[in-house]
Amino acid sequence: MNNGEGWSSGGRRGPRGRSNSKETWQIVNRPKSESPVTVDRSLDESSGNRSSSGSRGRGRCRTVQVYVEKSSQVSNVGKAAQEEVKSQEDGLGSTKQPDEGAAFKCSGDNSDLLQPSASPVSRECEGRMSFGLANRMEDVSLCGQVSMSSTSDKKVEDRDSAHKSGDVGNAWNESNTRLFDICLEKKVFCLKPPLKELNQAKRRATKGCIGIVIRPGMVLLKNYLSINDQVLIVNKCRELGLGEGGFYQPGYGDGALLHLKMMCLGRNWDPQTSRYGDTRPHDGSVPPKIPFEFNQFVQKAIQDSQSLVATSSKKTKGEDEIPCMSPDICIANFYTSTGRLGLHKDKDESAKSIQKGLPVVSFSIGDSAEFVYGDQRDYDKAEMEVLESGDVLLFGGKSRNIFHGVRSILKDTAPKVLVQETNLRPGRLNLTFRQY
Ligand SMILES: O=C(O)CCC(=O)C(=O)O
Ligand SMILES: [Fe+2]
Repeated sequence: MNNGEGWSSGGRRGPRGRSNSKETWQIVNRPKSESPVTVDRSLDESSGNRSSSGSRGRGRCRTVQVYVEKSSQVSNVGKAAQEEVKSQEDGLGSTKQPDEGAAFKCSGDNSDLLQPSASPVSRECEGRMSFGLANRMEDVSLCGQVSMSSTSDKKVEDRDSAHKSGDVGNAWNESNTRLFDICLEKKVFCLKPPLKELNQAKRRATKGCIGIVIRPGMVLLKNYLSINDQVLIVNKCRELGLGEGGFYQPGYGDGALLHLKMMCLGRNWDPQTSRYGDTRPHDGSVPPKIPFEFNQFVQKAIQDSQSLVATSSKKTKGEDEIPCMSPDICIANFYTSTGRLGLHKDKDESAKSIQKGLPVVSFSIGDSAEFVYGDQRDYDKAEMEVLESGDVLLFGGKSRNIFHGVRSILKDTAPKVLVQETNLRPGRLNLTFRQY
């Protein structure tokens, strides 16, 4: 997480409501893509099949404003490894410059390693931007893992990868209530990391944080959660997920299964009735409380999004587009590599909450996901963003009622160091925070 000292416009206008911010951000228009993103129609809930549209995360024709954060995330673990990565980055032609006063920091305190972007950037060149910070690396010495999932996990996996149809074998029943471990047991043996993995880690490390106003009320904070924060979130979710009210295989009222595992924090959301409640009907369990740290992350993300929006528009206050929100619900989803979620609206929160446009705040951790969204429940018209580990997406205000879903999980895209630290199983952990 950054420290949120404000976003600024790189000259257009100063940040709102923050006395110590400096104008170190760049606003650029996101370049338009010629070819619209189309979501394959074969991605219907009953087929379980998908073919790639070939257009990944670069969006339909639209202009959004992109802000590049000069600072980035830092790990607490493996300082020596950070040094190693830093020197590797330098070798790659890093444009590292002295810190000019951090406008915004992700987690950690290595602001001396941070630097602003030298020129406007486009999303297409994100991967090439160099911020001179080994932000996402905690340890580059990767280890090989022999993962062993338990027999019970395997059974759940099999059901999950089945079609969402009315098949008796795939219908939701009491046996779907078995708790699901989002992490794997493992045996670790050390290997020299393959060059490809080191390069992947380096690319992630040099990306920095980028804030994008996708549309009014919808903000994407790329690379926002540090590896440390991600490790904390995974560990907490694992612990809670194996206890009362933990991860289970949810199903709809018609018996069909969702293609994910779920755990609710704060309040239970019941897919059978589409209602929130204090207990989980199938086992009477009380949902665990939302960990304090999670709420802090959410508050920071909202503040930073509001600052971002305020600097991007002369007309709007950040709070008008992204209202403040105190989450009392968190829905944690775990998608295995075959997981997905059809286009839907989040509409079961209170009428007041929705009316006010209180944002849904979504954390992505682990493998990347193809996230689709639009104003209609129409895959052909939907736009798409690839959500990567550490990204935070907010949709509130005018975007509170968008249709959205997860088209696919992109295999083997989780940061290696995250997997190494947590044994997170292949797949993606997503947390969505809401206020009832
Ligand atoms: O996994 C995601 O990114 C979206 C999850 C979601 O839309 C939900 O839980 O309602
Ligand atoms: Fe949703």
